Amino acid sequence: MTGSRSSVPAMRTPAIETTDLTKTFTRGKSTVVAVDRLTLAVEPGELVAFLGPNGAGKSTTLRMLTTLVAPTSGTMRLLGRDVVADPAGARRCFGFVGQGNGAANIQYGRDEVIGQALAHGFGRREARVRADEIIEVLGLTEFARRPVQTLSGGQRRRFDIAIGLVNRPEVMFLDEPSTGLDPANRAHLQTLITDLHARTGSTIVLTTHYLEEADALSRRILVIDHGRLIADDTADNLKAALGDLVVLHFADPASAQTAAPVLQRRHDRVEMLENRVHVRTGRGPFVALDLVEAVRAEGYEVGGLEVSRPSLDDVFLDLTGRSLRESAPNADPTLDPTVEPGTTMSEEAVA
Ligand SMILES: Nc1ncnc2c1ncn2[C@@H]1O[C@H](COP(=O)(O)OP(=O)(O)OP(=O)(O)O)[C@@H](O)[C@H]1O
Repeated sequence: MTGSRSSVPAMRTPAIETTDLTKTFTRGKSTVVAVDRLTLAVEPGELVAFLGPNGAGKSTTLRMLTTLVAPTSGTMRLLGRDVVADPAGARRCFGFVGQGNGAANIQYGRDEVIGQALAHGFGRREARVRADEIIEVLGLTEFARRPVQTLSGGQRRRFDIAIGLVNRPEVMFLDEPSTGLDPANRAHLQTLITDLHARTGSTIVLTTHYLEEADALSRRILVIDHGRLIADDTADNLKAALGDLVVLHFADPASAQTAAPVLQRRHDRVEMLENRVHVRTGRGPFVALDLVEAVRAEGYEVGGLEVSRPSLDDVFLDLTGRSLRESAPNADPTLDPTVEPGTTMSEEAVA
């Protein structure tokens, strides 16, 4: 045999890599663990969503990755650069669109975007080219010569994104890009983000607590709760792992109770609720018919049958015991009435 090609595949440097990344905020004697030993890798070109309720630690993770907050412990790398040891190098790799509204004043939208490009160090001509390009990608050309304060919330949010991404970063961080938008604007923004990803091939990480958004946008979802990564997969795989829900209705709870063992002999995940028996299983629509036949063969009458595919909320409920929809408003420990208002917690950016 000739040639010197190695059979070992070339290793790609991940776009984002964290190991045991942790952030705690302290206030007097109390401590909030905002991010808890987060270990993850995002490959170049991936579009990933961090999904979790309010206070889960999504923004803090992004703020560490973008050098705004120093980690308490753990390591993180952007395109191979150590974010703590080389923050200036890391900053050259990414664009960040935070939750706050950057574009909100009397300047024209285009001028704001050009101003940001100049701040990145590009010359005037290059700044204008880049500004016009991202303005076009985000469907803002017709609004570019209007004062930002005269634009709608959705248009302003798109200008925020243009400002954050005018440096054509390899890695884009979007912190809750569609929060505060109405459903139509949210859907529009999702389409624009998908287009942006297809056109640039950049790595995009966004945070959201909208289940539908995570489902629609990302190939991969990292579910975060209480600062911890509790699941990491595609939406389809997360749902498939949970399985469909088959519900058999019986005349009364006693009938359900006596029929349940027939189902338990066939499936592990069987639960009784009043006059219904719930079965979690793959291939729900097919299995449902077998289950009805099996129950009938043993002399029980089935009064009704429902089959539903799992949602991401069902996945979250299964993982945490709470619904993401219901847990969102109360999940933030700083909303705890025992925490005094106006108390500052320690926070320190990377130098
Ligand atoms: N500067 C800070 N000082 C003290 N506590 C903080 C600070 N920033 C975040 N926290 C706390 O850390 C936890 C995680 O907050 P974080 O903002 O990262 O959550 P999140 O998942 O982004 O929530 P949301 O969806 O509401 O933005 C929360 O309990 C929050 O109150």
